[in-house]
Amino acid sequence: MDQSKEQRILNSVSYNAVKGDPESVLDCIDKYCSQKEWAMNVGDEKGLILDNVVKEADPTTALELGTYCGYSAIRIARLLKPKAHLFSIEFNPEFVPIAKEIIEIAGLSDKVTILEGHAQDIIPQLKSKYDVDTLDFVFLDHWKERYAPDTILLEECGLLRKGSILLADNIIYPGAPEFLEYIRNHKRFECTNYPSHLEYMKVEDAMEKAVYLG
Ligand SMILES: Nc1ncnc2c1ncn2CCCCCNC(=O)c1cc(-c2ccc(F)cc2)cc(O)c1O
Ligand SMILES: [Mg+2]
Repeated sequence: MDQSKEQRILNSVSYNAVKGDPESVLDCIDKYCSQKEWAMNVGDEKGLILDNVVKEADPTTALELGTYCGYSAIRIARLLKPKAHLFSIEFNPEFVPIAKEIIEIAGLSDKVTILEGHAQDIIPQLKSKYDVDTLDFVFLDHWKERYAPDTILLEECGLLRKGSILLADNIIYPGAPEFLEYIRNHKRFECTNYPSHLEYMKVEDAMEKAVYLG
């Protein structure tokens, strides 16, 4: 059976990246996806915005919605302090083993737990099953129409605390209009917009940061 694009990305990382070096894994994926096959990684330009917000949050516990091949999980995990941890939720069973392998090659398996399933099913289990208290940082990069309901779910499950930072990808393209409407009109969030471009393209995109005011 033909290999999937995601398997070809893993092959490229496995062949070209330096084992245990997250930067070389990121560079390899960015090179492959800008020169060979486009893929929906957050990419190098929006990745820098992600880096800066993760540094600002300096999270002990972080959550990512939408793992895909693990590119943004590596961007986040490589910046985490000792003992800090990233939970990443992915529902597509084909992507989970590929992301695990790519994160292993980056040497970050100890800092990342990939949870397979829909965000709306796993978020309510984070406290009881995964011993999470509250989340310091959340990266939203899954189905765009799930950004708003899953943000509401995070709040309802008591997973947000005063100062929790959310960062959402694809605010312009593919777009997350319901999320934008919700988060900007909700008084308990302080929002900042970061204009950028769609990964590996000249198409406009943006990220939105929302700080939970408690
Ligand atoms: N745990 C969970 N719960 C619910 N859904 C879950 C999930 N885990 C995964 N999914 C399902 C997410 C599917 C991928 C989401 N991301 C996207 O759909 C996405 C698409 C583009 C794009 C841009 C231009 C184009 F021409 C085409 C596509 C770019 C991006 O940066 C994107 O993040
Ligand atoms: Mg995205």
